[in-house]
Amino acid sequence: MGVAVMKLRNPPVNSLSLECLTEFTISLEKLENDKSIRGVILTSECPGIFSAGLDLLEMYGRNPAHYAEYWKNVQELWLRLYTSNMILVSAINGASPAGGCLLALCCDYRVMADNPKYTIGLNESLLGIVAPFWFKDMYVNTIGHREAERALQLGTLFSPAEALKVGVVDEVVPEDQVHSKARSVMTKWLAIPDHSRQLTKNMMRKATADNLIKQREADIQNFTSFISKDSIQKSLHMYLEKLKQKKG
Ligand SMILES: CCCCCCCCCCC/C=C/C(=O)SCCNC(=O)CCNC(=O)[C@H](O)C(C)(C)COP(=O)(O)OP(=O)(O)OC[C@H]1O[C@@H](n2cnc3c(N)ncnc32)[C@H](O)[C@@H]1OP(=O)(O)O
Repeated sequence: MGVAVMKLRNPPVNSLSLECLTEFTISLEKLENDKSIRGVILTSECPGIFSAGLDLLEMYGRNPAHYAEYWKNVQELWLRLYTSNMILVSAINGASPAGGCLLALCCDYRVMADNPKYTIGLNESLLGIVAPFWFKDMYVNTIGHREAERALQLGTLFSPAEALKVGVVDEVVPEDQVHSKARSVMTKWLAIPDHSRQLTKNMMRKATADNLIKQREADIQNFTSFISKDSIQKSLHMYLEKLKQKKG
C-alpha cells in the first residue's frame, strides 16, 4: 500500500548520533523521492526505547566545529521530517525523551504503547540545557501555549496516560497493538487524496519551518556558543554521571 516502516536501530538507546542522524536523513530523502511511497511508520527496534534523543556525547567534550556540524544535521533532519509530504505515523514503543519526543512530534499521528515505564516529553531543562525555539514552537503547535510553557520549564516526562491527556500523543494502546494500530491509522490517512492533504499540512506547518529556515546560521551559532559554555558542559557532565550511577 505504499507504506514504509522505518525502524530506528542504534543500540543501546537509539541516541541520535551524527552518523545516525545522517543515515536517517538520507533514508528519508530516498523515501520522499520514491513516488510509490505515500506513508512512513516510524518506530524503534531497541526494546523499550523509542529514542533517547540527541546523543549527549556529540554535545559534550567536543570542539565548536563539531557542535556546529552536529547541529546543522539536527536541523536538517527536523526540517525534512516536519515538512515531509508523506504521511508520518509514529509507533512509540518505548521511552522518548527530548530529541526522541521531537521525532514523534514531527509525525502526523502518534500512537504510544501503554506502558507506564515509557515516558515522553521535552525534558531539556532537567539536563540544565534549553530546548531551542523550534522545538518549543512545535510543542506549542501540538499541546498549546500553556501546557508547553509548563512542560518545558519543568522538563516534564509524561507517562502514556498523561501524554494522551495533554495531547503529546494521539492514542495509547496495549503494547502488542502499537504496530497494528499505527497501520490502521495509516490506512485511514491514505484514504485522503495526497494533494489536498499535503497542501493542508504545508499550510499548517510552513510558518514554523520557515521560522528556522530564515535563521539557520544564527541558530547554529547560538547552539555552538551555548553548548560550549563551561557551565553547560558541567551540567552535561553531571547528567552523564547520573546516568552512569543509575546502573551501579
Ligand atoms: C539561549 C538558548 C540557546 C539554545 C541553544 C540550544 C541548546 C541545546 C539544545 C539541546 C537539545 C537537546 C536535546 C536532547 O535530545 S538531549 C538528550 C536528552 N535525553 C535524555 O535525557 C535521555 C537520557 N537517557 C535516559 O533517560 C535513559 O538512558 C533511557 C530512559 C533512554 C534508557 O534507560 P536504560 O536504563 O535502558 O539505559 P541507560 O540509562 O543505562 O543507558 C544506556 C547507555 O546509553 C547512554 N545514554 C543514554 N541516553 C543517552 C543519550 N541521549 N546520549 C548518549 N548516550 C546516552 C547511557 O549513558 C548508558 O551509557 P553507558 O552504558 O556507557 O553507561
